[in-house]
Amino acid sequence: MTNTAPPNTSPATDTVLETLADVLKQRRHAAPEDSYVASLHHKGLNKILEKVGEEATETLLAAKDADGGDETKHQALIAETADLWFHTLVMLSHLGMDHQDVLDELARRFGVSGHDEKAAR
Ligand SMILES: N=c1c2ncn([C@@H]3O[C@H](COP(=O)(O)OP(=O)(O)OP(=O)(O)O)[C@@H](O)[C@H]3O)c2ncn1[C@@H]1O[C@H](COP(=O)(O)O)[C@@H](O)[C@H]1O
Repeated sequence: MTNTAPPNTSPATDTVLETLADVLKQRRHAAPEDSYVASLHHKGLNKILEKVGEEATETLLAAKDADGGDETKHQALIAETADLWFHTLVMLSHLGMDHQDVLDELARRFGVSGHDEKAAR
């Protein structure tokens, strides 16, 4: 039987995305009342996109607040950014993709200046 529970201890930071992707995938088949991620999958893409939009706005506001702010404001920005990343990962998972697709794209872009890429369009 597959263990669908998330690990009891935090995974090492270099394996967080991979471990989280596995949990998000497993949650597609979990009961919505038992799991926040399952409840998002159950409510569907529009609800997930609504959460991504909300978290993006909260991240922008926290970034404005963190500009010139203290450690507390910086921690608040980190927390909002984590919420945003998390919900975009749920979005990708809902559509059958994951963080690796994004990492592959970022890796592909290495060494290509944003200005050069834009000029070549
Ligand atoms: N990383 C996260 C994570 N980050 C944020 N959140 C949740 O995201 C939600 C969104 O925050 P909000 O302040 O917008 O919450 P809200 O106002 O209650 O949400 P709405 O009513 O507006 O939908 C909160 O309920 C947070 O707990 C997360 N929920 C889960 N995870 C990971 O996903 C795993 C599986 O979670 P479950 O599916 O709940 O078991 C967990 O073990 C974690 O590793």
